[in-house]
Amino acid sequence: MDAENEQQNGTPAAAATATPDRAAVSRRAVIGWAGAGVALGVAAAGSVAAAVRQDDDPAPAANAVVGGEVPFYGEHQAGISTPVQDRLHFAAFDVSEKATRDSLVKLLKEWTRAAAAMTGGREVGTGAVPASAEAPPDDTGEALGLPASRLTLTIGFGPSLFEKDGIDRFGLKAQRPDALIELPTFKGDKLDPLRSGGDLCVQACADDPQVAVHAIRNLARIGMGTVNIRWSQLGFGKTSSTTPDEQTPRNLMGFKDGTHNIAGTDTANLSEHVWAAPGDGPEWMTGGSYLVARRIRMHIETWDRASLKDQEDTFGRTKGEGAPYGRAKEHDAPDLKAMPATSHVALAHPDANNGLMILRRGFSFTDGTDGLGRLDAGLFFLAYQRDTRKAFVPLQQRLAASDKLNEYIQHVGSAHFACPAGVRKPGEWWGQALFG
Ligand SMILES: C=CC1=C(C)c2cc3[nH]c(cc4nc(cc5[nH]c(cc1n2)c(C)c5CCC(=O)O)C(CCC(=O)O)=C4C)c(C)c3C=C
Ligand SMILES: [Fe+2]
Repeated sequence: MDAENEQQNGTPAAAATATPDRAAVSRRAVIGWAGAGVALGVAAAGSVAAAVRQDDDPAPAANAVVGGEVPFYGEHQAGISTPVQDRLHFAAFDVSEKATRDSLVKLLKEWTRAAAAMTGGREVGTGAVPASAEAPPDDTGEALGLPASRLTLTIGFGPSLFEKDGIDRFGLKAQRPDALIELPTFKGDKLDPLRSGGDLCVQACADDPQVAVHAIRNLARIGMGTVNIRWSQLGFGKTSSTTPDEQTPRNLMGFKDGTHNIAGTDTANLSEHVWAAPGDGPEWMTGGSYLVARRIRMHIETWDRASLKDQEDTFGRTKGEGAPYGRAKEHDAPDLKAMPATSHVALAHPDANNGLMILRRGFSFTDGTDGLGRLDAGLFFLAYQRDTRKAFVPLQQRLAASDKLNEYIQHVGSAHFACPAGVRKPGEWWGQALFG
């Protein structure tokens, strides 16, 4: 388990557990105690609240992954190289006009405490059922009784946090990484501004959708008056995997997706392609990563009328096995010359891009139907990289120009965030190196 803890966030387990646990109460324990409280009367209920109150900024549990807890503290933020969970709730926030640098720092501190609690399967602040009934509870309550469900919360800072309309709102302009560019418009983009951009983002991944939604909802609640949700995206069915030993998931086009991705255990490729290194940019980003989010709509009805051959030609892989053309098994090395030159894999493979790699972590989405009875469905593409200018941008330029997949998809939302290094220990907070 220690090795697994180390793998998650890059922090040796011994360091991550050095601080003694301060009797944090799990949501499941609280349910049990609350039940007892009903039987024992008001005094018992008060003691439940008191126990929950000690949950402020708790230390990580010793066997963090047991019980579905992914360590919150570490060298890198969880939710990047972490094995991909089943569900996503992603939110982009804008900082309100009245907010100041101080109010933003206060919020980031509160968010960090809440994130540490929720990823540990504990309630926010004084909990969902506090001793006093006079004020709204700190925790909205819909995750009571649910385990941590491998919840990870990953924060990112958008270009507009550093400068918006030429104004340096929070004194951060000099700290903006050169790599945190405004993404260019790519051929075929049809971006909706209401599904694009954002000053901040939080990616919540969990195996239970209620846990992921609860996490974003509680962060938004804490942020009231300082930040507003600009847009958000629910995702299901991971479309990429960072665990190649497990069965590769399928996307909504029915193809295995994530076969050739950077594994969470592949420290060499993570260092080379995912984590920002000293000298790459401002010091506060060392150990962090740049996140590109793209809402990509699939023209599902058109795809479903395409022949199997056309579908397989689109990716250069077989639909059943997921094998590259000219090979037998999914994980066989691709022969790019055996695939149509405009197939997705022929264009995206590192051998065709000077070795370029990104860590893909996307999810499927289905948001009902459009006014014409077509499914509003697709891929919420998430990719982490060491420098977006050298990774997503040239790759997407190439794909946008000639990918056969473009017959069936359209990019309709876009955002770019700098995700800082991990919070290393209790008491530290998201963005401390940037604001501190
Ligand atoms: C700019 C980067 C990429 C975008 C945008 C993108 C969109 C996209 N991809 C699929 C489905 C598949 N992608 C696959 C592989 C693959 N895709 C990218 C990059 C982008 N994809 C890369 C770098 C790779 C790996 C190529 C390689 O190294 O061989 C595959 C094949 C299986 C796999 O290896 O994962 C599928 C399937 C969709 C549906 C989509 C937009 C909706
Ligand atoms: Fe792809």
